[in-house]
Amino acid sequence: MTYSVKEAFYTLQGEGAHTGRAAVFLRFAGCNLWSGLERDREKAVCRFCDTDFVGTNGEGGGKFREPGLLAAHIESIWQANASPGGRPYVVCTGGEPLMQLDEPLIGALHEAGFEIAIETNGTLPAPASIDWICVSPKANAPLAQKSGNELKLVYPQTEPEAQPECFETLDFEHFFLQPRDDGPSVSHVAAVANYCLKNPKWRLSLQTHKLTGLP
Ligand SMILES: C[S@@+](CC[C@H](N)C(=O)[O-])C[C@H]1O[C@@H](n2cnc3c(N)ncnc32)[C@H](O)[C@@H]1O
Ligand SMILES: Nc1nc2[nH]cc(C(=O)O)c2c(=O)[nH]1
Ligand code: SF4
Ligand SMILES: [Mg+2]
Repeated sequence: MTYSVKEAFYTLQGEGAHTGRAAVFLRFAGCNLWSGLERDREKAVCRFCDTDFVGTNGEGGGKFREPGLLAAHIESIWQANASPGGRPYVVCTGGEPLMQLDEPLIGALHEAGFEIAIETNGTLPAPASIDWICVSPKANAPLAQKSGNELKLVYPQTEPEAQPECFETLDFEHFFLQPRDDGPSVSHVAAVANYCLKNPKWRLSLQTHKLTGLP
């Protein structure tokens, strides 16, 4: 299949259990919970998204007709930035990466030596061959992927079915609450901190790339 990639760039993972780890971010175009167009945001299932995933015009973006071509592109970004030694790491995100990430591409990335992580909304099942699965459930979006390495819930979400208690018995190693970014005039950090202080099963995940200025 042809893969549509919004952007691909080298940075540090900003969120969750692997915060601070160098990675190539592979951002696929398109999502099943929002068109990505501002005029559709109000009627979308997921309305707080902080990401532009429309089109293939970002840095390192494009259309890739074969899995091997995309894997070679990701490998070239790693090699251009990282000195030899550490295990190459790719974080597949989007948009919703499970609309495109398939076994042939997972195989090609593994063949190139990458450890593969995914950031997904959990509405589509994730192939078990992915090395690190981060699920971020959304209200009004039925969860298909109920296990993985980390569950990272954006907080607050008002809907009863998107409260932390709804997810804490699922099969994940780590449970994170991430303050919802609503722009510079509001902060939900204190609300998340208070929840984690009361409920030690949950940990605070800050979007540290927004603090460091990394992409
Ligand atoms: C842009 S999404 C892409 C991957 C996938 N579609 C998902 O929702 O998990 C990447 C991560 O950013 C989180 N996120 C999106 N908008 C956010 C916001 N306004 N504040 C905090 N986290 C946000 C998502 O919940 C997810 O964990
Ligand atoms: N540095 C950095 N870390 C991230 N972790 C998850 C991200 C995402 O948009 O999926 C993201 C991102 O966009 N940048
Ligand atoms: S599911 Fe993920 S990519 Fe899609 S709109 Fe929501 S946060 Fe953005
Ligand atoms: Mg992001």
